[in-house]
Order: sequence, then structure tokens, then C-alpha cells
Amino acid sequence: MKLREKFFEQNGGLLLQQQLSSYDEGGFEFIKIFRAEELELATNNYDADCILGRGGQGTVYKGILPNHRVVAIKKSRIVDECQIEQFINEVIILSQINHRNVVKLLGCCLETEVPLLVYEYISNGTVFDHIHKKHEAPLLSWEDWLRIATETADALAYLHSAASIPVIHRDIKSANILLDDNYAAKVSDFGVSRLLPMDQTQITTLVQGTLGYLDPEYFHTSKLTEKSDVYSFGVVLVEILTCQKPLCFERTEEQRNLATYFISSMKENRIFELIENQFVNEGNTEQLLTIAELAKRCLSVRGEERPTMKEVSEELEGLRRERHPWVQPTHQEESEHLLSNFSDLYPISLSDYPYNASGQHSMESSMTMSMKFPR
Ligand SMILES: Nc1ncnc2c1ncn2[C@@H]1O[C@H](COP(=O)(O)OP(=O)(O)OP(=O)(O)O)[C@@H](O)[C@H]1O
Repeated sequence: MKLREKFFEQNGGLLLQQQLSSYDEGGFEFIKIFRAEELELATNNYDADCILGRGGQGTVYKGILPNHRVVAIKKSRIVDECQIEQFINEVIILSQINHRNVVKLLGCCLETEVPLLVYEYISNGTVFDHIHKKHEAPLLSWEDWLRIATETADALAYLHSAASIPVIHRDIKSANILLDDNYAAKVSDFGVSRLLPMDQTQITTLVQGTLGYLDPEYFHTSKLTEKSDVYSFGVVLVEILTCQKPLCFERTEEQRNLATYFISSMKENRIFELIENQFVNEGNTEQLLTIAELAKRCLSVRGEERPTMKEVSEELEGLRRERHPWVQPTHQEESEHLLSNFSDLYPISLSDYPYNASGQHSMESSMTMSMKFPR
């Protein structure tokens, strides 16, 4: 067997072909299979100067194809079975999705030692960088942030209900929302996303996600529903409103987890102490309060009390359409410690959720999880 064919098989090529044909007859047609040489040429042989970023799954390079199209190429880290699964998963999910606020997968390459994914290039970095690296560029206006939040909510509403098979993203965070030339939001990183069969409203899974954004109910029960993305989106909303990181060990214990700190500030009518000054100065305090209320509902401990992403997106869209009475001015700790803190912060009574779908006690499954630390 030729080396290319060996890698193709090793990289899950056959599995991918098989999976794609079982989901959607046309899915694979939109995805180009790149030759290894094409991508080597595009990235000047994966030159370090072309690196756009690094994530849990691997390194992302900027590349230029012979037709001058600029692309982002994700090169998986040393391959193990779990990463191959995440890789195939991302191809399958993204091949089903077509939305202006979801990053487009253009193709993949399987004939190399590690699999490669080729996306449209999104030029303006991540929401995380824009919020937390204010020294590098001025903070966008509140109006821009409201639009970015609305676009993200719209993409999630689409994933949950309008895509051919509902998709739960499972790792919504500001670092996974990219911004294009016009600062339009593009949801990315579908490595741990799940397709939700139509006849199932929840599935039991290994808990995946990023601390600070992770739905406490899902954390305790391992039962995955769309409402976990609603929770994580709520954290992103609070992150935008306050320009603070979801988890920060430099803050006092009661302020460490932004979501809980935000909720307690709401209860004590101290929310304007937390909201970014620039947004307050821009003038629409009523709108900021409405968004804070919406974020609070997204962060409800019980998933069933959270709104759907469709409701969230409609509410945000409604706010955007309102006429504005203002003018827009031109360390890492031990994971066990973290997880026990997380349980303390969200004291859900486990007796409320004693069993998961397979009848096991939910604690059992919440012991096995794949958790990321926010960068
Ligand atoms: N389509 C793209 N266009 C431009 N830059 C991108 C693109 N996709 C990813 N990046 C950059 O590469 C970085 C890492 O990408 P990504 O988060 O998808 O990798 P990952 O390995 O899946 O990470 P994670 O740990 O979140 O799973 C991003 O933070 C971003 O800076």
C-alpha cells in the first residue's frame, strides 16, 4: 500500500467517507480534498511565520492557495485516536452547516502523516483577543458588540434548530468566535461538537468544555442539551458587558468566577460597578440592563429555565433594531482544585438529577471529562 493511502486510512478517511454518506448524500461534494503538496506550498512548508494560533487540537497556519485565496490550515497534533475522532467530527459537522456566522470548512487533506483541515481565513482575530487585549487596539463600540453578540446568537440558533441535523457546539467561548474584515462574528472550532439525532432531546456524554464557560447542570449530570450552549453564550455576553475574563485567579474568591459574581451583583443592584465604563459612557444604560437581564436568564442553573437560542437571538435582534437615543462616538492552578471550586460555586443538589440516561448515577460519568483551561 502506498504511503498516501496508508495515511488516508490512518487518518480516518474511510470512516469519514462512510459517515458523510450516512448523514447527507451531498455533504462531501462541498469539501475539497487537497493534495499534500498544495498545502505545503500554501504555507511555505508550514513555516513558523505562518502560524496564526495554537489550540488543544493543533496548530493553525495561514496559507495562500495557487488561486490566491487566503486560507487557515489546521494541522492536528501528533495523532491519537481521540484526535482523529475530533477531526472527523469537525469535518462531518461543518459539512452540514452553511451560515454566514459560522466559519466555512473548504476542505481537508488526509494523505499526510497528520490530517489537515482547510478553512476560510478570518482576518481579525478572536472576540477574546479584542476584549482582553485592549492595549493592542481600541475597544469596539457597544453597538459593534451588540451586533457581534446577535450574530453569534443567530449562528447558535441556526445550529440548534435550522441545520439539517441539530448541532450542539459544546465549546462556546470568546476564543472560538472569530471576527472577519468587517468585524462580523464567525463561530469556529467544532472539534467537540455533537450532532443531536432528531428523536433525542438530550444525550449523555463525556463532559467537555472550557472552565468558566461550562454549564453547571451539564457538569453535574452529563446530560447534554442545547441549553448548555445557551449557558456558555450567557458567559460570553457577560464577558462582553464587563470586559472581564470568565475565570481569573487574580480576583478574590467571590469574584473569581465571572458568571456567579455577575449574578450576585445583579441581585445586589450593583451591576453598573461591573459593566465596562466605555459602554456606560456611550450612553444606553437601559439597553445594557436589558442585556444583563438576558444574560442572567441564560445563566439560570436549571437548563429548562434558560431561553432557547432562538429566543435570545430574537431579543438581541429586537434591541438592535430599536432606535438608539445616543449617538455612537466616532495562572494555572490544579484542575482538582478548580473543579471542586466549580462545584462549590454551583451547589446543584445532585438528588435533583440522580441518574443519567443510561441509568448510572450521574456523578460516575461526571468523573470522566475532558476539560480545558481558558487561555
Ligand atoms: N479560520 C481561521 N482564520 C484565522 N485564524 C484562525 C482560524 N481558525 C483558527 N484560527 C486561529 O487559530 C487559533 C486556534 O484555533 P482553534 O481554536 O480552532 O484550534 P483548536 O486546536 O481547535 O483549539 P481548542 O483548544 O479551542 O480546541 C485561534 O485562536 C485563532 O487565532
